[in-house]
Amino acid sequence: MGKHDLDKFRGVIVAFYGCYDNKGDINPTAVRELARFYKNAGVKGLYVGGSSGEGMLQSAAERKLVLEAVMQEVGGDMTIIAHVGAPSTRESVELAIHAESVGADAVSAVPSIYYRLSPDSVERHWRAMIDSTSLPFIIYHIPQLTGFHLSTDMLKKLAAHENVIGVKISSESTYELQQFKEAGGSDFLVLNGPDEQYLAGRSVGADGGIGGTYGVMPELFLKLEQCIRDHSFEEARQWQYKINEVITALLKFPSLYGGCKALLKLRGLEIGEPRLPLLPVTEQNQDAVNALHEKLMGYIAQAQA
Ligand SMILES: CC(=O)N[C@H](C=O)[C@@H](O)[C@H](O)[C@H](O)CO
Ligand SMILES: CC(=O)C(=O)O
Repeated sequence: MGKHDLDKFRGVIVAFYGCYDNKGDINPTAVRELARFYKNAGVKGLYVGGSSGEGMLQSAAERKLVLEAVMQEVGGDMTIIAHVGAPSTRESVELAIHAESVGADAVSAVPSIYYRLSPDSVERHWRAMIDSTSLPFIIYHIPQLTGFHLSTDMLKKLAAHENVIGVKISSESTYELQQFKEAGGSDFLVLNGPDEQYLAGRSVGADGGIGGTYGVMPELFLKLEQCIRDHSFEEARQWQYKINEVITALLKFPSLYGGCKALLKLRGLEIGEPRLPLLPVTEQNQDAVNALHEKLMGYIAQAQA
């Protein structure tokens, strides 16, 4: 056993969405309502300020405000992972120190984006964040968005640091997931990224997952996770198929998060539109949103029957 409690990171961790008012400013009240919704649904943890949280589209001050509102509402009751990755190492470190000061359970970061960075550069970027706090650190590997491909060797090197407790892997390769699991060793968490492959990821060794579509259907991911824990493979597969029907429909909207927010609105949670350049849904999409909502409510009722 290392010095960190890894169990609190195992299971379904919802990637939290950006919450805005109708002017497009951060809406702390909506942040708190959304956090409470997930807590009441029985979700274990939240990943704040990542891709779904639109952290890359927000200022450091806004990101701090969001994390503070989350901590005030559910801190202590849920596992809170703060995504602190920003283009500059300096800002990422500032956000990591802030996350520790408000009581987050862990920090996590993508590599810096835009520049085609060398592995040495990315390693130094991550290590600056890792060394700036005593919190556990979760590497975020999402090469299709960042352009940086984490090697198994680099993962192994980073995992040797006692505060590096895991990796969230969003590449769509369960082989790579398994290789990371093996390279990280026994005290190292691998968290599944592609929501469409939750069952596949878990079956090759993922300890749980962090996902951008869990937030519209936490009930279904919790059900799927329960089936996996119960070794009910056939039933787990059926839930994964239902989840994938919803995801496939969501991916047809002008942006994934625009679709997610439109669905949540029909569940009574008003968190605004995604921030540009992420596109909102339009009038023309509303029939499809309504139909998807009906389908989803049916699945949720089944999951809870
Ligand atoms: C590329 C990407 O954004 N991956 C997310 C995080 O890993 C997933 O949660 C996806 O949003 C989800 O699987 C839908 O494709
Ligand atoms: C999808 C995810 O994990 C994120 O929003 O960062």
